[in-house]
Amino acid sequence: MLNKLTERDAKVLSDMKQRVWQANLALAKAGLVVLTWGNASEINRELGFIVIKPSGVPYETMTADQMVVTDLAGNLLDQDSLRPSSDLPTHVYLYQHFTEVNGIVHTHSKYAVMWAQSGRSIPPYGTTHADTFYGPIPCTRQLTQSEVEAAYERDTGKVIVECFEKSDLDPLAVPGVLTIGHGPFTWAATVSKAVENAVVLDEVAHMALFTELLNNDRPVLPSYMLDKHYFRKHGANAYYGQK
Ligand SMILES: O=C(CO)[C@@H](O)[C@@H](O)COP(=O)(O)O
Repeated sequence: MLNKLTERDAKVLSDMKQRVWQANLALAKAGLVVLTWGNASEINRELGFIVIKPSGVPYETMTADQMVVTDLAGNLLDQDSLRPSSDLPTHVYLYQHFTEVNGIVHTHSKYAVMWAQSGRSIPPYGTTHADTFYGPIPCTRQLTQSEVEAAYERDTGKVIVECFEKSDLDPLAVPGVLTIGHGPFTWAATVSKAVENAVVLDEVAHMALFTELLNNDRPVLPSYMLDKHYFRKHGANAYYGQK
């Protein structure tokens, strides 16, 4: 199928592979992934492609050509490609439900994982948090044994979406989550922004941990501070920065 693409679509796909490759390398460069513990993907809904990191391939040797291409349901479009990331079904589920999201990142970054393993959402203690996340970064519920046995990765996406729907959260206003006992997923309108959100998430996880160590009675940021910081960077009245 991929060898029947028009010249224009082949160029779009090749550019996607470059961006996804660079996003994955950026995760390693930012120190968010150890060994091969992370992945980034991008979707093009118009052409019907998802491009994602291959599973278990070290970042040092990975090439743009090795990025794996699937359709919007996660079916391989090139039978000769490497195996896609084992987290592909989670990415697919999130793309299906968060329709304004075009890039997704998953890591096992240290501080975010500590909160995920503690089963705690990250409270918005300061403006560093509020500049990117409009409220707490939520932690999902535990998957049941039957969910894990039947469709673990897809249902990881399901519990994330459930968590956002239950609290009526806008995924673009809170562009990340902690999956309990596992780790963070972040997303955005572009894959490079999803990487940036993964960097911010781990930084605020680190800061929140030490905030609680220094003062375990620290109140969260007042809502007028959260509003001031979030809305001057996001939305129609943004003073600077992108959505
Ligand atoms: O969480 C896990 C495995 O427990 C995965 O996210 C991580 O190892 C990355 O897997 P992939 O190499 O992307 O298949």
